[in-house]
Amino acid sequence: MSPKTLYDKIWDAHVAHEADDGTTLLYIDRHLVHEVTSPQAFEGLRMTGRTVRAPDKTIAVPDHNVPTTLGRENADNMTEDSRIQVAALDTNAKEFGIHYYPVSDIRQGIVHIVGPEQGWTLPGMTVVCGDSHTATHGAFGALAHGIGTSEVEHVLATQTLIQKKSKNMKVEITGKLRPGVTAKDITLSVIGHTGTAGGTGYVIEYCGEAIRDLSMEGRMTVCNMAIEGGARAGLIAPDEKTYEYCMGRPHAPKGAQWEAAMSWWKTLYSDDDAHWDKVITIKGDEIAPVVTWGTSPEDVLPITASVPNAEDFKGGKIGAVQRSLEYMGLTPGTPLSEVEIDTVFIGSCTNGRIEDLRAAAEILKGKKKKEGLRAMVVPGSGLVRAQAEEEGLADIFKDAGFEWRLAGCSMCLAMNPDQLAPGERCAATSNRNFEGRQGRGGRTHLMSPAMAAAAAITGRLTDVRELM
Ligand SMILES: CC(C)[C@H](C(=O)O)[C@@H](O)C(=O)O
Ligand code: SF4
Repeated sequence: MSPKTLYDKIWDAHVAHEADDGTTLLYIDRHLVHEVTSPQAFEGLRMTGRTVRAPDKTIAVPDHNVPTTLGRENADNMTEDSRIQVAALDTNAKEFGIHYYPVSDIRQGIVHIVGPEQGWTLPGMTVVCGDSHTATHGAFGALAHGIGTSEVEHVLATQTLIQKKSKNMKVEITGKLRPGVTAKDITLSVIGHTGTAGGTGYVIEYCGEAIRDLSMEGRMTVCNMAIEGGARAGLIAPDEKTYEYCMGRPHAPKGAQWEAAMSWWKTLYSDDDAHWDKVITIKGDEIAPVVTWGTSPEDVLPITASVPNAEDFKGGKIGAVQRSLEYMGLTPGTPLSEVEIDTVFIGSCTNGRIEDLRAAAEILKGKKKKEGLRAMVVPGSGLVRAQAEEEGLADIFKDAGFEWRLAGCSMCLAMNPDQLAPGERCAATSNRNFEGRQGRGGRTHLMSPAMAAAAAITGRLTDVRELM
């Protein structure tokens, strides 16, 4: 048998039909659904008199539009569009009989946090969702990617997806990380290295000692941003940490089924002499705590650097850098650590898990946020929120002056009441810093939870290592 990558193995195990031109019908194990990209898909089913093919493999949760304040069931600050989308998901979930975690359910949260938490996401699976950050689930060694609304309808109706195979790319992070450097710094640094188009046409497998050393939470952070590097999906081979995370989760297999699953999961690694179409190697100890300065996730620099000059960039990028510096209100040559911020947002499917909250709380313990600064922590799910309360993290945040919110996408994107005002500058743990992403005219600097916590204390972009 010819050697295969992990991607090849999962792909081959899910081929339902392959046409002569390589177009493949892939079986889908899990279909995650949220309120933004699903209303038209369900409407399509309704109009053609179809049902959901595999309701037991279809999981829905509202996240993008929901307010994150207490009493949100009666919130009067939702836009009409938001209200309609959430109500449509409510109706569709009931009518089509799929698994559903409504806003009132403690298990509700960001779809990419809920899936793994509930044991829906497992190694070797194909996982899709009408959402680009579905890549997150690749942390389990699952082939997971975003799909468009017409594909959502196709998967709902058939439990299959038409796909063309991507190429194989290996991103190896060797050795150990230095103190203060986290999964977020890895994933941002990779994008800084490859650019936002570097992964186009590829499925990335992340490997190497620094990746192995990460917790499942950290691995999810890394894979979450594979899409920002242009890749179709990100993958990490499952290991003992993966099995341990999955074991005992509500929808993970049990008993003999667990044993059967394990024997398949243990085959899920790239063979030694598998073919890679592209390989990138980064030394773990050369990665610094980073922040973004621009309006693309590739605009990454170590916190010790200064705002760049547009002239330092090549060709086509010069204009883009000029425009983005103008939008960001930054002057070339200013040390990044002197850039003052107005807001701190800790949350999102990139960094809204328990470990992220622990990392931020560790820095904030016994300290206060800078006066006048707005700071909020938005746990990625109701269960993360409950656990953080139990561990005393919520009190640390509240004592530090942070708002302690309910689960949702929140300030990651401006689809709900949590938004930046024009010109407001935010230290954010999310994954996109596009113009207007957090609100019209809002300015986003992406970073790790520990770095965001440090920024909250000083009121400027800050090297977390100074506070450790
Ligand atoms: C709204 C949704 C389709 C979108 C995505 O696909 O990623 C959102 O989650 C985002 O992060 O921009
Ligand atoms: S938290 Fe942000 S990135 Fe994640 S699904 Fe929600 S909007 Fe998209």
